[in-house]
Amino acid sequence: KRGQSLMIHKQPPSPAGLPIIGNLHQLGDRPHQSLARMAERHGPVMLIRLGFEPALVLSSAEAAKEALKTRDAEYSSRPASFCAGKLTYDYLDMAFTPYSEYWREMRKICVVELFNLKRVQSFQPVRTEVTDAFIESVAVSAGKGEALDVGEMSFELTASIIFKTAFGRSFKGSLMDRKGLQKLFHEAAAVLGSFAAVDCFPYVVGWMVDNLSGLHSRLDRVFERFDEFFENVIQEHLNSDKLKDDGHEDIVDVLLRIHREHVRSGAMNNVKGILTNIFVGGIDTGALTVVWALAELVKNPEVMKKVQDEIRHWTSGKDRVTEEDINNLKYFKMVIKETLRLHPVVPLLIQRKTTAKTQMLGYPIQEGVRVFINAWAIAKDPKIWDQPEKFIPERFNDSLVNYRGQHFELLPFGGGRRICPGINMAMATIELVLANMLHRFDWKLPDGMTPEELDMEEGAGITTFKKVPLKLVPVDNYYCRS
Ligand code: HEM
Repeated sequence: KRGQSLMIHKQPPSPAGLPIIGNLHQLGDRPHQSLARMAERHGPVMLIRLGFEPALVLSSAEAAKEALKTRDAEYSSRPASFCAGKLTYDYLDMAFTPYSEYWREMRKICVVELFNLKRVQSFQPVRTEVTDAFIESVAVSAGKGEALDVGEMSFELTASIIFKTAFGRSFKGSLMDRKGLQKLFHEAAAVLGSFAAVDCFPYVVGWMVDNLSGLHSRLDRVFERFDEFFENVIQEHLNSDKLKDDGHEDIVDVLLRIHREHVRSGAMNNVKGILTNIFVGGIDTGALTVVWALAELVKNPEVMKKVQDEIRHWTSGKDRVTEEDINNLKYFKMVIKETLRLHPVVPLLIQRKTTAKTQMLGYPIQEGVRVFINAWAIAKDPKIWDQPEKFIPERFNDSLVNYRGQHFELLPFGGGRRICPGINMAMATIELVLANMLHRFDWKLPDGMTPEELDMEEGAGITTFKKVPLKLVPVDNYYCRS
């Protein structure tokens, strides 16, 4: 009996749950927020239960460091997920595949071939061309005094850049129009963010619940649309002489070349698996970050003025901001860092799974346990951050803290061996787009709305988007000055 009570004592604290469903009903549609509230009561290491599945929830920088640095290898797998499995052709991708030889090989190839700095720089002309065209189209709306939906236009912009760099084709006039694609993405984020019953309960019961709830048909629809698009892009590349014409490889060219060199078989599912990661991970995340940054700037006019003064000072006399100019913009970079702190758009990172028996801050942890790292909660921890709810870019003045996975209080891109490999690609786009939007235009709230009235609530899903769309009126500063 004594031994038994010691064992129980050694478990991390667990919030009380219900029979059978455990803590599932407490998660709601924004689990990062519910889990943060639960952690305030139960501490930075909690063991919850999702149906029949135990899950460890980490909510402090110290716990994140143990998972992502001290014991990185033991926390580096991904749990099986019915929805992710379907969308990645049975885990033939990089983001959702378990920690394995396959993942190591994919990650190595992709980091060396796709996400290296040289490749990111080689796409600079595409980013510049797309951003310039976008700024001109905003100028047309500014001329008419129209309010713009910042989420829709940022989405179109990041989609255009990814379409050109990854698929070698223009987004406009593609198989998917803007609204259709954005809806499809939000549906993909919603299914990936929901807990399928089959992942938490015995298979037959879970399968039946998911079928009745309509999850299977929603998932099938998303999968079919993605697959049709990838099939089309791949066939177009296989049939084209594009590479011979311009010598420049887009991401699909690179993946097909690797496929020819390494795989040699006809099936293209691993190419499609990686394309799914780029599609889901690369478009919406950047757009959402731009939206949150602009929303915070409009809500904090003194920060807006300071950052615009800096950008306009360093680019005085120029009609746009280039990627080289951005290196001079110290305060602007702090504004982006503060946006990533307050609004990490993948708030629970991508779920991890332990690869072996391990430990967490002294608690023994079993092999095969699901792990959530609540980057959203850590970035608002009052023990680390002064006035954590406030948007204060100056907090990064003279601070060495960055978002590249070495500082565990700020983890918008995760950390350890499964850190986001798209950081450079994402930041190059976000910085160029936002700097040009702030350089050329002033941004006003429509219909006499005041900054205090701006709603900052988050929507539901694996990524955090602004629930009430951000509508702003651009005022063309370029023509005001000339
Ligand atoms: C603001 C933009 C972005 C954010 C906030 C973001 C965030 C994340 C996060 C939190 C993870 C999980 C890391 C972990 O488990 O520790 C991740 C993984 C990943 N991201 Fe990103 N991401 C962004 C942009 C991109 C882009 C542009 C791409 C590719 C074009 C990309 C591709 C991936 C892939 C492939 C993984 C899986 C890595 C693995 O499991 O080995 N992401 N990202």
